[in-house]
Amino acid sequence: MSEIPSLEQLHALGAAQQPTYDDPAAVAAAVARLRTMPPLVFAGECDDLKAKIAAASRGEAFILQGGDCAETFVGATADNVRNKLRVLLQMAVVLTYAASVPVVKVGRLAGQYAKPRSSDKETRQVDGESVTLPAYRGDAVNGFDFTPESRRPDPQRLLEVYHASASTLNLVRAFTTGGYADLRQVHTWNSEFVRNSPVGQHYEAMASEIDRALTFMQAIGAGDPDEFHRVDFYSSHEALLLEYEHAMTRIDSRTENPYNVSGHMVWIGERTRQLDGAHVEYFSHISNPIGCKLGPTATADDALALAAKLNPTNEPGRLTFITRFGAERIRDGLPHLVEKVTAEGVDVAWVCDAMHGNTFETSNGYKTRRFEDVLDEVQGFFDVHRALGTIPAGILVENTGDDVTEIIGGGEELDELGLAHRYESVVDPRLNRVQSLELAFLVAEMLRRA
Ligand SMILES: O=C[C@H](O)[C@H](O)COP(=O)(O)O
Ligand SMILES: C=C(OP(=O)(O)O)C(=O)O
Repeated sequence: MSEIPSLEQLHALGAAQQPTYDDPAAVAAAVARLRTMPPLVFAGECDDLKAKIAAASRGEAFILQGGDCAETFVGATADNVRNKLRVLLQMAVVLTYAASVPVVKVGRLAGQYAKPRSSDKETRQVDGESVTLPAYRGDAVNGFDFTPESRRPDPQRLLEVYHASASTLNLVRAFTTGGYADLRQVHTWNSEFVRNSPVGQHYEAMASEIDRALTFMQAIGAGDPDEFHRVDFYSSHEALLLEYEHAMTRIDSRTENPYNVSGHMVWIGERTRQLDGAHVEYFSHISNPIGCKLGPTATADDALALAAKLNPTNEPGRLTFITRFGAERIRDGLPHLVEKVTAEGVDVAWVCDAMHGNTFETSNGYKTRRFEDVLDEVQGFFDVHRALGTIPAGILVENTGDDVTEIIGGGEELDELGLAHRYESVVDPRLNRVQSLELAFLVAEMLRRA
């Protein structure tokens, strides 16, 4: 890795989706403060994740990346973090047990505070008048409330991102190593889960089988390995705001290489993957495992050029292509991409983001997705890889541990009117707890067949 370019050099390349701050001195002060903060993750942990992603790209593991579309500062509470972690652990257990494959658990969490938007402005009718303000770009940038004060990009928020991420990660580390993630807890995670939900009962039956298997292993003296009592859980976010990400980049004392120490894995979004743009340049200099979104407009040549720039040494586990075509387009669009990238010998993990190509707005004004489309895109992803003899390495979902009503369909048969009941996402809709588990059981089935 060569020396990391300065922030000025990166901005000179043209950085999409950045806030327009009105106080450069305050931005400089926030960046300077961030540069003095301790790392949130260690480079060695990032390398461990890279090795696990490499295993997934060989079909020896499966990546489950999930969490909020956009974290919020008020949402960084113990209950929220526990609920998010719990649903991901439950999904991981379902995938591991039903498909007999190790699951690499990566949260969209502890840093997922900045959002790219389709439009820089938002217009609403306020007291009969049309009011236009800067779009909400995530708590890292501005507030969700529709007032001029709240929507003003505030660089102080970058420091809040650091602190909210630190406390979230601290709690996640406590939960995952301190007993909460013990396999003996599989029932407890389900305890207050809707008992009359078929997926809750399905999970309960599986949890009992796991319990029996653990008891059997103990009875025959097959040991009680550490892996039964703790889990490896990694953080990830879209590294969108150059000021924050650059300030959180440090030289690893072991290797002298730069790492982004604000999350284990960071990804480049669909709107910022320009080959000659600031984000791709920045990412080409850090040593973390990285993701790059590829939407329906991405060509095979785009993918090859990105891989050459982002992973010139073809290091296994370094680069994950996260495809987000949408259910309607995946079966037509993905094969050519995978075929050409594979034919060129490019080492990449293919992950299916089954969310971002399936968003639409309902007649009553809610941004939503259909559970059936999400499922269909994952099925299409598995079908394409099976046909090509390549490896489906994982899925990315936007989900929450709470019983929100943001995505229509699924076993609960949530309809458009039902969305109003508990719609809490500040940007894109998330699978609720029941839908997340349903998806896990269905994907486990696909994985088992694959
Ligand atoms: O999460 C992804 C994007 O930030 C989001 O889909 C953009 O939403 P918008 O089209 O409402 O701006
Ligand atoms: C913004 C996101 O996705 P995309 O870049 O694929 O639109 C996201 O995953 O939060």
